[in-house]
Amino acid sequence: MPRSTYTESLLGPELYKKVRETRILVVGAGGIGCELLKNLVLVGFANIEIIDLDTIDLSNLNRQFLFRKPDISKPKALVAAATARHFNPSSGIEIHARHGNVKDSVNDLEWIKGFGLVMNALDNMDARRHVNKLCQAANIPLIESGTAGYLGQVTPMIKDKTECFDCVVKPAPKSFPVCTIRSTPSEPIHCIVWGKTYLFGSLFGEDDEDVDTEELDKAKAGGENAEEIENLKKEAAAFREVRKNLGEEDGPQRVFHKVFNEDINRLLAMEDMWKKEGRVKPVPLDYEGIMNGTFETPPLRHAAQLPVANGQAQANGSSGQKKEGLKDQRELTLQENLELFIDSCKRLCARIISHPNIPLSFDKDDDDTLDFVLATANLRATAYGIPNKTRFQVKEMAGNIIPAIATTNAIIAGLIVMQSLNILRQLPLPSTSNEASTSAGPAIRNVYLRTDAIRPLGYMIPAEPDPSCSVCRDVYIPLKVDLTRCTLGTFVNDVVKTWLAQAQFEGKETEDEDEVEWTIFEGGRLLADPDFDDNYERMLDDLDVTRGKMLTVRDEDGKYRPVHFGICEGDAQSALPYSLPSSQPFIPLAPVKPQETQDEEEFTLLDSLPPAASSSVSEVAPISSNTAAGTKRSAPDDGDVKDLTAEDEQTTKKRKVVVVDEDDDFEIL
Ligand SMILES: Nc1ncnc2c1ncn2[C@@H]1O[C@H](COP(=O)(O)OP(=O)(O)OP(=O)(O)O)[C@@H](O)[C@H]1O
Ligand SMILES: [Zn+2]
Repeated sequence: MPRSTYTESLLGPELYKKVRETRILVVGAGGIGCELLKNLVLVGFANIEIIDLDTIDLSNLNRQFLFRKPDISKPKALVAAATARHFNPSSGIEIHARHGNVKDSVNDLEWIKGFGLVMNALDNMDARRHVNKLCQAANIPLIESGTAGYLGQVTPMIKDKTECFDCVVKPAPKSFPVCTIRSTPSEPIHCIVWGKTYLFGSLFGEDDEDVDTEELDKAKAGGENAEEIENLKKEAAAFREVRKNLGEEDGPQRVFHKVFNEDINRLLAMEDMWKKEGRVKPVPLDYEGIMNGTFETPPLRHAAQLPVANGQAQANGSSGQKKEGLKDQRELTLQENLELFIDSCKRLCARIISHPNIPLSFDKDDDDTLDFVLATANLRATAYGIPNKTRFQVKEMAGNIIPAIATTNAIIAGLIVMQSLNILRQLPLPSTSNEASTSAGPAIRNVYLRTDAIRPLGYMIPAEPDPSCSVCRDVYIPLKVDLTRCTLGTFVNDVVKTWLAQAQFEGKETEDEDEVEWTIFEGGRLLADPDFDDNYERMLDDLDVTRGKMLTVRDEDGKYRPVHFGICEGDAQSALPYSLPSSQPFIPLAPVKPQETQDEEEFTLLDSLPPAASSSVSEVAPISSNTAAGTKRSAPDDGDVKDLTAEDEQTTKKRKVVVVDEDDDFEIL
């Protein structure tokens, strides 16, 4: 008896037919994606596309069971599809595997419209946001998912019925004040962030003096110690000198002396800094002393309060004796850390010398960069009396690794399938009518996996969309356009002023009442507005408006919701360079924007941190992709396309923080 007999009798003929006919898109063939693809095949889904941009890594094999050792370096999507097919060989399953980025321009609105249901199995916010927007624009149900250790979540997102991914404000990544990182660390993580973002960046990353100065000025304006900030500026200037000589034989030794001796002595000279309660003065490190074993390791900062063992204050694992244990899980001695610092510095220098125009960046899987961060973080920790960490721990902390647990992924993948069946019950059969099916069945649910031994699974009926969400509440129109034959003028006059003007506007009684005036954007670029038509003669192609992007049309008065035209591939042979849907959309009114004061905004962004934390080490993306509907922008004086700056910042709420939690797996929980 074929496997499908059981499934068919369990699901019933109607739902089983939908399972067979619905085109499914799986985005990501990693931990969740592999489990999910296998489940879909076993249930009998017969028309699946899977996309992943990555190739298989050795570290994937412990939980991504569709991959084996010989598959290392091969594209994940292709191998996952080839293996999964074997789970249900007789069922006529079609899996279309694609090695690519879901954000590639070919993956436009028309492409996403080809699916009945999309399932995200991703590991980053950017791609999640992108797929969410595509699904909302094309009105395709999306099942979002994520795991973090033993926790997990499955969230179905259906246009107009449930919240979308952007309806919910995501927690701000953790941040630290600049001075904590650069002058007064007290925890191992402060030393790791310093090694990874500041020291690594200063020596091997992009050398941008302006960014550094700007960041320190902001820290000062945010209330951090002015004297200390001036010192940090001098320190940065001295760094530039050290960096120039890094390639010389004694380059790494000079860096060591500057960073772990001179800079610490300079900080010690700032008496006031150490008067603050809880601050522990660092001890400058001595290269020769460490190498010949005469350097006395500073006691751990908390050791003073601990009972003294054998008449000696507790110190880092640096007595000069090697401790036993696995290489990565053993604490290095102080001398080993110093040797590793010199060695990793030389390895990184050699890379910079062979490719001078390619700045390096930290990568937890790049041994040279990890060794450098391990050694520098431990050396700094030793100077400040902070416990050292092993290579394994530094990798975990610097790479923001939350252990991935195969069982969690498997449970979440199973729950995705359960929710997909709940969604399919309510959708029409792809091959028949457009009317929604009335099949009864369990309601669509957000499901949570949690560490509760009695009830590990929790669920919620999804909330309704947030009326102020600028992703799912906006209007989207697919525009098939031959970009080499369509000018911006044609788009404005024929598509916007003629076609869109005939649409139905909420609350508008007559055709010519309050004629709407439009501004045209692509992303943050202003391309045209009622007083700015300099780009009208230029082809869209020439304006870098490409397939997959969106031309956003905003009403000048901010009365209506923005309308986004999703650029899709046009027909080069047709008489008109563009083609539009057969019916015009309904344009709803924009919600009334609550008055926002600058202070309130600062308060929300900084969360529980003191004002000093507004200072920065690196920049993260806007907290919200919301661009307030109808924000008025004036035409640039010099004509041509303009990137928005100050005004844009107001609406996109940019903030600067030290990024500690870049990997955002846990943010969606
Ligand atoms: N923009 C994108 N387009 C296509 N696939 C993506 C995109 N962003 C991420 N992915 C894929 O999503 C998958 C997420 O899987 P997972 O969270 O298990 O991460 P991983 O990279 O396999 O594991 P780890 O990060 O622990 O090494 C990855 O295979 C990744 O390549
Ligand atoms: Zn939304």
